[in-house]
Amino acid sequence: MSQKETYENPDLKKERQNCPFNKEEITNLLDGGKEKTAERKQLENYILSDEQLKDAVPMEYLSHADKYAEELRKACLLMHKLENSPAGQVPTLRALMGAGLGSAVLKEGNPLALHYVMFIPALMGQGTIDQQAKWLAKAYNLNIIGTYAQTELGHGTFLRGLETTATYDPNTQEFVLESPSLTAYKWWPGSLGKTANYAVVMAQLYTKGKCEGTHPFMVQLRDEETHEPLPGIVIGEIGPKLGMNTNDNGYLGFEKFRIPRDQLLMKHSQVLEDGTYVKPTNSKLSYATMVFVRVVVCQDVTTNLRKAVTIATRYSCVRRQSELKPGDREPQVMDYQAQQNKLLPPLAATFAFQLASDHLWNLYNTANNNIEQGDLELLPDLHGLSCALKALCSSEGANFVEVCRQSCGGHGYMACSNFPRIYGQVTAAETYEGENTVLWLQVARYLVKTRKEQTGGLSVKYLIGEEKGPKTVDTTLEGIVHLYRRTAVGLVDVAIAELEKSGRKGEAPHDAWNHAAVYLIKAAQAHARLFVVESFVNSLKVGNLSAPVRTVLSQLCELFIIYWLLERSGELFFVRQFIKKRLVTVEFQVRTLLYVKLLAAIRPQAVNLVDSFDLRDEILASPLGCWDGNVYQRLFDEAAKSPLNQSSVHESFHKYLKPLLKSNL
Ligand SMILES: CCCCCCCCCCCCCC(=O)SCCNC(=O)CCNC(=O)[C@H](O)C(C)(C)COP(=O)(O)OP(=O)(O)OC[C@H]1O[C@@H](n2cnc3c(N)ncnc32)[C@H](O)[C@@H]1OP(=O)(O)O
Ligand SMILES: Cc1cc2nc3c(=O)[nH]c(=O)nc-3n(C[C@H](O)[C@H](O)[C@H](O)COP(=O)(O)OP(=O)(O)OC[C@H]3O[C@@H](n4cnc5c(N)ncnc54)[C@H](O)[C@@H]3O)c2cc1C
Repeated sequence: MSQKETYENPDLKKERQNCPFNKEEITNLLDGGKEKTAERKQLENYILSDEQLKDAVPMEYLSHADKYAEELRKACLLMHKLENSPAGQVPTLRALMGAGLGSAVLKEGNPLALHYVMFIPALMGQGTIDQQAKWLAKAYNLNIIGTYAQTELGHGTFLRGLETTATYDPNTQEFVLESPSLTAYKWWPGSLGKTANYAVVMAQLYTKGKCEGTHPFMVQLRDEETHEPLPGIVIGEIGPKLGMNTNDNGYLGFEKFRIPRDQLLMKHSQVLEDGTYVKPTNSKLSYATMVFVRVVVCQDVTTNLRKAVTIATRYSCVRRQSELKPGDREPQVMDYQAQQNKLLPPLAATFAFQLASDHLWNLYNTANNNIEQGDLELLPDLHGLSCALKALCSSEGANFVEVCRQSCGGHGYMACSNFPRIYGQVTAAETYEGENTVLWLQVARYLVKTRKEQTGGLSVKYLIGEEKGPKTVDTTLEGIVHLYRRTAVGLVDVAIAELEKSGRKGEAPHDAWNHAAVYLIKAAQAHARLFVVESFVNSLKVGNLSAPVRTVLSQLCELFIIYWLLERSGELFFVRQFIKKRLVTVEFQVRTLLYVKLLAAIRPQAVNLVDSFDLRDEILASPLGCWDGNVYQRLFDEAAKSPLNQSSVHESFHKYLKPLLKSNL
């Protein structure tokens, strides 16, 4: 029997009555089409009906080592199932790696994730045709399992500071890998601790006595039969973390470990047999794997946010608490405007982030195809936009997930609510693949350069030439977007003015840059927000949407862009012309009124909107967010699984508490 034919909480049932739009239309929109929805559902049935992929006990009750073993068991079973997947191998793999279907089975992190998310992409992006022919089939067939080993104990951000060396020995035509200090040890790579037997290792390349910078090397770490680390390789796991505990992040040291010359991944730069170094066309091409992951992380964070919003919204319609009208029945907490103010902006954000991530994905594909043909023109824009959206989606996403947790009160603090895991994953994305502050500064560098040199890619065109658009702010969506644009331009100008001021005081450019960091970061963030709101507004102009769906998405769009405007209003005060024209105060009074009206307009559709995400209960993995709303019974069922409830008196009572109670007599 399907979950929809059993119990349904009466409040949720009411919420679902008279939905003015077709939920399936939104589902199809988010999936990328009707066929994709059908494919996803078929895949979910195929994977989630397998009893062997279900947890015997919740992961929280297992030891660190048992958690890893259990997730690895399921990850391997999934790989077996992949061969017969009805949806085909590539879509299945994509679904299994991310926060959607994959997380329903592998709740604490997939020990094979890095193999697919970074190792294979690194081979494809950095290896020559011959190297791909040698390694790719092995990697796809899981004859070898790899990871991406870049970060070291001493350096993660500053890649030019990496200490691991790969020194070319022309006599043997080998590279000698060496970790010259403790801080040179690789530290953090996922799957490195226990799972992987190969890695793409980033190391400083030395040849003919000269350092040529960091380069990627294909390195075997463990014996393919025994899985023992090879002589000269030191490996371990780094221990428990805030989240993602079965990704077995590891450490790795090299003691004069030799690899053949042709294991330098040579698509972009080469070392010839005699040690001659051949430069790449652009030194940053060796960073390409990170760019790819930044792009997919935006999508992944959005999926996680959808889960958090679904759990919190359904729970808030089941939960009744306090008094709204004296003497009346306790209301659904969703009826408090304060609760709507917490939950409707993240609900809107899920659409905003998805649409922006879709644009970024398209840019990635175009840029990548061009790079394959030797045309690097789109690279700076791709780097700028992928840094901007990765930083924005992960930082805003983590804040929104925390708000969703808070909106569920005490029950949101239960491990079984699934908020701790979701938060652990989203907050990790603030740090990995480039710490967000560092990425904001990369974006700012691109913005300042564009504004000063008056040339740049499509995403920064608004910084080139005179400001276009109305000089006053009107109350249409276009008018608000224009306000965002003027803020973004204004903040870049403020940052440039700050840099020039320091320059006039005689500061060196690097000092001036450091002293303008606050302004630079604000400018980068305003740029990223502009991109997201423009994507949202423009996406609604095109496409084949029915009138009811267009109405509700337009309301969400408007709510979201006003929400951000009000949240970040302080930034407008940096832009002098806004204050002069008194735009700020008048505009905000009007906007606040509209924002509150939109909360009330969207409130009745909140459950229908999260229903249209079509996230199965197994994916939500939370008694608070289940489709049927049977929250309290499910919480009790979860508590019954606690090992502390398997006996009425725990043995530790007799060991410790009883003697203590006696001694007090
Ligand atoms: C499918 C589902 C998926 C789910 C995912 C979940 C799985 C989770 C898996 C978790 C996995 C987690 C895995 C992990 O975490 S893997 C480790 C990730 N590590 C990082 O991301 C390190 C971050 N650091 C850097 O990227 C660099 O060091 C930065 C960028 C900070 C500076 O670098 P550097 O000091 O060398 O540079 P520079 O300052 O001399 O020069 C700057 C110039 O270079 C240009 N530039 C810089 N970078 C790029 C670039 N990339 N493409 C194109 N251009 C680039 C830039 O525009 C500027 O140009 P110009 O202004 O001079 O013209
Ligand atoms: C869950 C997880 C998984 C990971 N997986 C992998 C993996 O598979 N492979 C891999 O190689 N690595 C991996 N990493 C490492 C990750 O990429 C790095 O931790 C990340 O790039 C940040 O580098 P860091 O730790 O050196 O931070 P630091 O750079 O030391 O950051 C510390 C502080 O210094 C600030 N800071 C640093 N530089 C600057 C600057 N120039 N200007 C202003 N502020 C600055 C930062 O903003 C931050 O506040 C993973 C990390 C995590 C958390």
